Amino acid sequence: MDHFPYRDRDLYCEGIPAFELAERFGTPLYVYSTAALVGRLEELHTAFAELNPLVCYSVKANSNLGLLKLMAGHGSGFDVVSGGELHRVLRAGGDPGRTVFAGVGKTDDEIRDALRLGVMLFNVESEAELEAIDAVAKAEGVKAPIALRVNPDVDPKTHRYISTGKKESKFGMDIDRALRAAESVRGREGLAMTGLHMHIGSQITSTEPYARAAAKAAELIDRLRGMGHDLRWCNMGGGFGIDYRGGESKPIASFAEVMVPRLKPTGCRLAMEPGRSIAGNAGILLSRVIFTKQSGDKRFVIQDAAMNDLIRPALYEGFHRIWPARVPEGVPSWPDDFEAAIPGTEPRDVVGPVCESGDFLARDRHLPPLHRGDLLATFSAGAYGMVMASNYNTRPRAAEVLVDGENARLVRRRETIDDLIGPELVGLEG
Ligand SMILES: Cc1ncc(COP(=O)(O)O)c(C=O)c1O
Ligand SMILES: N[C@@H](CCCC[NH3+])C(=O)O
Repeated sequence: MDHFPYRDRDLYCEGIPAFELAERFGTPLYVYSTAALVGRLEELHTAFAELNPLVCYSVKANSNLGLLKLMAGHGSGFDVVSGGELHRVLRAGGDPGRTVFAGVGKTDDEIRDALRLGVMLFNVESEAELEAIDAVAKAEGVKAPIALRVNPDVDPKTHRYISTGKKESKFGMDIDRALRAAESVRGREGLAMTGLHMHIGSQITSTEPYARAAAKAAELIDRLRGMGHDLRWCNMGGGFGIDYRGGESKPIASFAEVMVPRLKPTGCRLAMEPGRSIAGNAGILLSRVIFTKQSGDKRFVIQDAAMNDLIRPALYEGFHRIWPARVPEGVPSWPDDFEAAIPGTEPRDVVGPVCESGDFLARDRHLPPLHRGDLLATFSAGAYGMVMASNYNTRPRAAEVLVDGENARLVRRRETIDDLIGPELVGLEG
């Protein structure tokens, strides 16, 4: 957690104590580190430099405009999965010409909009979508740049809910189907196949699935070129895993090590769509203890961040390190192993106020004694945190802050009750 260090037992976000941020902006609060975000983007550029990469940051991981603007300012392109995300990119000053558009259910309106804005590639997920894009492009008098999304049938060995590259997945097409679809593209006036797309899943911590996918991509590019398609882009998607527990993932360079030699002979430019590997460990969630309680032998810490703020533990049994923002004496300020029995701690469930048994951020987690008002930090919360937040139980969503050295900028204000009920007041008229 380079950018969220403990100094004298106090957690810092770059150069600012977490306590100051919580006092200034309230809790629950998402805090992002500029240096962490930019650092990861640069790491990707460096690791894949031989393939002249275009990093298309995957907006779904964290779509805050402040982050998108930062990414665009550092040369990032974007991966979007809806017309809404595309408009976020535009608002943030991103370039549609460096944006790829994925998704199994693009509507005609979204296709038209994306064509008019000039997106770089449509990642096409089915034959029906090919037809739709062709029809809209012809009506607009343009050729749509497309890449078929192919499922290489590689097991990414990740949680089944976030695996996408197997042949039974709803995403993309299997190889045989893709080859047949490629035949049909040649006869379509509205389409130009300029790339190939693969994305095998998310939170992938071993390099082997990428080695296999890259080999299959290279082979397929040859075959598609043999059919007369002028392929210039090889888009290998996202999916690089990060450390949630500590030590389980690999450095970006080791993924590059297995991919670069397999893709280099294609002569294609590499596009990639990393989300979690850029934003995941660039963000934390700060929350305050409301109450502690005991039921039988079980100890609970009830704090103000709930499943509506961070749903990963409830949805995927996602593990996030949780630790007090001020660590008491007698307890390590940063334990080596968060799943072990840490000296000076006792197992507790960290839960929120939402009315669901599944509302927990951690279960049986060793934590030091905690009291009403104590501040907690949930780590690795920068990706698939705020973007998946909801208003369940009519809970306003958290505020978001982007830290840069000793400066903190509010990049999303905390929602109010009026923000939530305003759209419904229309039903009460008359
Ligand atoms: C097509 C596509 N691209 C990119 C991503 C981003 O993945 P990740 O955040 O794991 O890098 C996803 C999510 O799995 C995806 O479905
Ligand atoms: N939301 C998931 C990842 C989904 C990836 C998008 N296809 C997570 O939090 O792990």
